[in-house]
Amino acid sequence: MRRRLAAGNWKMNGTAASLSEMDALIEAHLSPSVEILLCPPATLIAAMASRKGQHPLAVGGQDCHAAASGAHTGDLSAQQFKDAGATFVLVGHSERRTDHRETDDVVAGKARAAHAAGLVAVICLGETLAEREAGQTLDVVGRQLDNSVPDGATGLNTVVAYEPVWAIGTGLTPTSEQIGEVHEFMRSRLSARFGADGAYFRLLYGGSVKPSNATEIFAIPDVDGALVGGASLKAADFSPIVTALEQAADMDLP
Ligand SMILES: O=C[C@H](O)COP(=O)(O)O
Repeated sequence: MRRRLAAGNWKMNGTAASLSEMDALIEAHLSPSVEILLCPPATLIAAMASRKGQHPLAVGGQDCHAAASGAHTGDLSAQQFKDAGATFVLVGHSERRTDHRETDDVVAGKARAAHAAGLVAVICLGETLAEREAGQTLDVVGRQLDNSVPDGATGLNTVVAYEPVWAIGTGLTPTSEQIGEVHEFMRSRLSARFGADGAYFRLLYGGSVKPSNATEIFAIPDVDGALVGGASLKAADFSPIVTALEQAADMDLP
C-alpha cells in the first residue's frame, strides 16, 4: 500500500517568522496518519528540520543541482539539502522548467542526484493549457514521464507530481475525470517501464488544491496525495487538506 502524502511547496515565500505555521500544523497533526512534507525556501530548511524535533513531518528542498558539488554559484546540491536535514527534493517544477528553461534531461539529472544523495525526488510534470486544448495532454505527460524519471527510480525514492501548468495558482482545476485519466495513464506507463514496482510510485496531484476541493481530488483512483502551493503557506489552509487526506487514507484497503 502506498502511504498517502500531503506536500506543501512554499515557493519563494516565507521568512523565519513563517516557521510558526509549521508549529501550528504539527500541533494540529501530532500523530498524522499520512506523510506530511513541507518544502520551504532553502534559507529555512535547516531551521525547519531542527525545529520540528521528533515530529515525523518531512522537510524538502524545492530544487537541486545535478552535480554533487563544484563551481555553480548560487546553486545547491542534493547532498547539501540532505546535510541541512531534508529528506525530499522537488525537481522539474513547471516554474523551474519555465523560468530556468529546464528540460526533461536536466530534470532527470537532478533526480539522479537526489537519489545518489539518498533523497526522495518529487518529479513534477504537466501540460500547458495550449497543449491540453490541442489534445496533447497524454503525449506531453508521457514524454515528460519517460524522460524526467531516470533509470534507477523506484517507488521508494521517487514521487511523481502531476501539475497541469494552467491549474497552478489560478484557482482552476481539471475535472476529476481529467485528473483520473492522467493518473491512470501515469500508473500504467510506470508499470510498463518498472514492472511490479510501478505500483509503488506515489502519484500526487497539484494545482489549486484547496480545503474545498481536497476531498473530491483525494477520492480519485491513483491520486495518492497533493502537492500544494498557495494553500500550504498557512496552517489554517493546509491543515484541512491534510485532514481530508487522512480521511481518504482511512478508507484505503489495508
Ligand atoms: O507546487 C505546487 C504547485 O505549483 C501548486 O501551486 P498552487 O497550489 O498554488 O496552485
